[in-house]
Amino acid sequence: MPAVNTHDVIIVGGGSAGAVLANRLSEDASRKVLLIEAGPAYTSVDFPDVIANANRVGGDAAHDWGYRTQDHLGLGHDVRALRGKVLGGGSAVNAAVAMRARASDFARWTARGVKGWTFEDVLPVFKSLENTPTGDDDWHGRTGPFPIRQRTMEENTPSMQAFVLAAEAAGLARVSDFNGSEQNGVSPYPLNVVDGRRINTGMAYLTDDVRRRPNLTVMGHAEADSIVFSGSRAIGIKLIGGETLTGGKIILSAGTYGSPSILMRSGIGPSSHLRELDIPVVVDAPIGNRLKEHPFYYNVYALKPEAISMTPAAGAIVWTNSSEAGPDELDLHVSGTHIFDPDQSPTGGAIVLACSVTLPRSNGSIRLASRDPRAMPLIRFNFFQDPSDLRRMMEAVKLSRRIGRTAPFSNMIEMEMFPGKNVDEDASLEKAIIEQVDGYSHPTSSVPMGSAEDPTAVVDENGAVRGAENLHVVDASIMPDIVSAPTNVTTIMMAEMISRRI
Ligand SMILES: Cc1cc2nc3c(=O)[nH]c(=O)nc-3n(C[C@H](O)[C@H](O)[C@H](O)COP(=O)(O)OP(=O)(O)OC[C@H]3O[C@@H](n4cnc5c(N)ncnc54)[C@H](O)[C@@H]3O)c2cc1C
Repeated sequence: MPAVNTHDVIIVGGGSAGAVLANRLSEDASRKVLLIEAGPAYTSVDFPDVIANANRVGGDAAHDWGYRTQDHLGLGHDVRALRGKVLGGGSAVNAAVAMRARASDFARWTARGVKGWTFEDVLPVFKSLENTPTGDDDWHGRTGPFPIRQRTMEENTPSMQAFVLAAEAAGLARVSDFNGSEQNGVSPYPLNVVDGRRINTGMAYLTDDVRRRPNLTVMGHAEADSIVFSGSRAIGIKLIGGETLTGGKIILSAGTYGSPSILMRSGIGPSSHLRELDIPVVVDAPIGNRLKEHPFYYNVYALKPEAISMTPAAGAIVWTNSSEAGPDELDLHVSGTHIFDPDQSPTGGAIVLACSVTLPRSNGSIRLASRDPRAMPLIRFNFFQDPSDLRRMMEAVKLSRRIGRTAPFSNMIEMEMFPGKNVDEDASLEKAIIEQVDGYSHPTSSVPMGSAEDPTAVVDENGAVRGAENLHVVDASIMPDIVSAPTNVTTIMMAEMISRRI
């Protein structure tokens, strides 16, 4: 007997992408949509302070998956792999920095043979998803669901203002709007923060009105184990616990770690790896081979007692190019935040200038540790595997320290805490960076999009899994390559774009 479809579409994961899809796909009242989310599915007014308060970044143990990487072999230590476990996903626990990927990022996707994702294609979607009162009409939308607000200098702490001024004194241009025509320089952040509240996609896209739609069901605390197939046709989702939900179309939006894990548990992945775990192969697919993450190094300063104010936490950023960047690429960030435990500072206040290489060449990987859906996957970022990434990180940290020594910032600083004044030679700085490098929490490209001719691609330009039917992946995992911006707004844009195409 053919399976009875209780839903036309099942979306797995209610994060940055999944919440957008649940809204857009249920706009058609004749389409029955089910969204399942492993974490709690709070209504917009019920999000607890740890999730809604923009100054609390990274969530807590109850709203995170607790993942770490297996990078000790290359780095001498593992790296945290944070990801939200709550409606809104990463957008519910992130720093709320709302910067779009640049035209050159999409040009790199196009150069890989990906069609339909040029900057001309995506700019109207970036505009339509946002509502922002400032900036130029050529670049901005006024009426979209996602609020983006340009932080002003006056709203920032005195030390953050001094960071911006010192960066200018050190030779960087002052950017008025990172989501406008020019990005190379320094500016306070644009943020999806309104009145101190981080507006995650669960709040912005799954409003009470949307959740009242009779054709939309949002299920919290529902964790997918695997996809149910009839041959290579996806027909349902098996939940941990055994219940099976049937659907006409299955969309995975479980994020860069979740979506490849569900696919591999379901028999879609590198066949040799699946066989090692006795998982019957449905589609031999190159999943998990092109994982990317931005390496992140914290140049930390203790603030003078008269300048210890630490809220708002985020801040301002330098976005610029290294000496190895390609034409029109901006591959370095120095991100100013107060995301640091004040008790760890001798003065009770600190500012972090976090340095990143945002177009890393090193390739990470993700594999299953076991068939058990509760087991943490084996994640490797392989930071600095490509020597260019370490060379460029050295440039970023040297730039950050140069800003640190420049007035008016230098006047607000009691001391440099990390790497500290004893770390001066290149060799000791390299060692400190390798020992302390962390992730920026922007993982992408574990289920990459690409053309039919690309043997390393898994999904097509609309997120459809090649070799399977009725199965899509729509989240940061399908980016053909990591982008040089923080990844949230670009992920939301991709979900908006694909919701119009499927
Ligand atoms: C601490 C932190 C800070 C960050 N800061 C910024 C920032 O300031 N600016 C920025 O642009 N980006 C930032 N990012 C990155 C950004 O938030 C992510 O790129 C984005 O949220 C990814 O969206 P996604 O839809 O791919 O996945 P997610 O938003 O992670 O969504 C995946 C969802 O699927 C659920 N899920 C996973 N597995 C299952 C399963 N088996 N069954 C059911 N549900 C499942 C998860 O619980 C989650 O809700 C940050 C991320 C983190 C974690």
